[in-house]
Amino acid sequence: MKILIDENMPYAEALFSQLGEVISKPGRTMTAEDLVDIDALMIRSVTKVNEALLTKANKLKFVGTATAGQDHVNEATLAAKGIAFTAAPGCNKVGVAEYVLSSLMVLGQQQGFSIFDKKVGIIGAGNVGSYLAQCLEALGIPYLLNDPIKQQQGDSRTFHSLDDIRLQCDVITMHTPITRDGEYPTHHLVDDTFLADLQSGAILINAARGPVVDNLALKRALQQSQSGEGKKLTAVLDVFEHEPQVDLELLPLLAFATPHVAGYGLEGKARGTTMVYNSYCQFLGLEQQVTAASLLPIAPVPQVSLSQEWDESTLFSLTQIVYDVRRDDGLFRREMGQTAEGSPEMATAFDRMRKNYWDRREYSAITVAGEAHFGVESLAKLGFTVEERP
Ligand SMILES: NC(=O)c1ccc[n+]([C@@H]2O[C@H](COP(=O)([O-])OP(=O)(O)OC[C@H]3O[C@@H](n4cnc5c(N)ncnc54)[C@H](O)[C@@H]3O)[C@@H](O)[C@H]2O)c1
Ligand SMILES: O=C(O)[C@H](O)[C@H](O)COP(=O)(O)O
Repeated sequence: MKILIDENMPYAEALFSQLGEVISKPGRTMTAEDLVDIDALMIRSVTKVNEALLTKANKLKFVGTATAGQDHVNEATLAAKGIAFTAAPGCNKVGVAEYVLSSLMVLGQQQGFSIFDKKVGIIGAGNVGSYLAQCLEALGIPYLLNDPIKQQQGDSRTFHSLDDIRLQCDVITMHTPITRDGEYPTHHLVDDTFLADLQSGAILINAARGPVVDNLALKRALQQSQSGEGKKLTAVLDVFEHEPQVDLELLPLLAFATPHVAGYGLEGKARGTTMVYNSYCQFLGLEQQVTAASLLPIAPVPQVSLSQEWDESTLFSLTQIVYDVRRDDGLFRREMGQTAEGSPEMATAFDRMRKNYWDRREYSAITVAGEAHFGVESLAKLGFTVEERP
């Protein structure tokens, strides 16, 4: 049995080689030729699975994507060819939420605000949006949810219109899939009109898919904001409309910019890989199952001890031990600054940073020890492992 995997899939080689011969290739450049005699294909979001890729797939019976987003896979084409498909919903929700929290905390420090004074609008209340809401609740930060699809499906949470969000929220964070059809398409959901209606001082974060935000409209709004003509606007982008190409006029206008790595925690990647591995084992009728936790190394700083009740400054320190968005932002700007827009070198640099990504962890990799009245319960709700001292 031959299994083709994206080379940028931690733990995949060791796991899948227990099932057959593993061939590892860069996901973005996989071709129809690569699928000749392949029984199973394991990918991430950069491999477009469509009619063209499948033309020579003479043996393919299973495709697994170790990602939450599924827009790169034409499921109807797979179904028509009798090829089973599985994804990894929610695998990286924690990483994305921690990316958003780091962005807000660092912006708070840079711009002189408290995150506790902000109201957050979450657009898309699926795995990521709901987990982010849970974190904000743990911290007592108010938020509004927008998700007309979940609302129509009878989800019992309270939902708000986009207008309410634009009028009432200081922070707007996008967590929808990219869709072009249906009643609520998300392509260019954030466009000139959306941006014009934001409150002055608003912060926009996109860690969903690039084209959810019209990047030219955002560039115009940021240019106006930074020239003092328009409303004050801050933007953080983890995803770009034409990635792996990046608009080099937009980049310097962004508060933080990163190459589609918001969900790149080691835990999230291990979850993604094990979810598709377990699904493939099930597909083959095998009983073996692997947990992500069993694959993970100990964190570089595994334990922290509190000496008093935590405050905003302690929260900043604790969370930044795990993830500081400035690390990825700095490297990304350096890498992009050395390439020309539209060049193959830019695409290579974008993907190189993702392939060689550092072993970022989630809050759960750190145990925080402290007494109950130090507020450890809320840290546990935020995801930290907590050891309550008597
Ligand atoms: N940057 C990253 O590293 C990263 C990581 C994970 C996911 N993502 C992206 O973020 C998206 C969300 O991830 P998820 O795991 O929460 O997916 P999900 O499918 O669990 O949730 C998406 C939610 O968006 C809602 N939605 C759809 N259209 C909408 C609209 N027009 N307005 C408001 N809500 C709408 C859906 O009803 C759903 O509840 C993924 O589809 C993926 O594209 C990016
Ligand atoms: O949809 C997702 O899960 C993420 O966008 C995905 O993890 C991004 O990383 P990639 O698959 O491109 O490596």
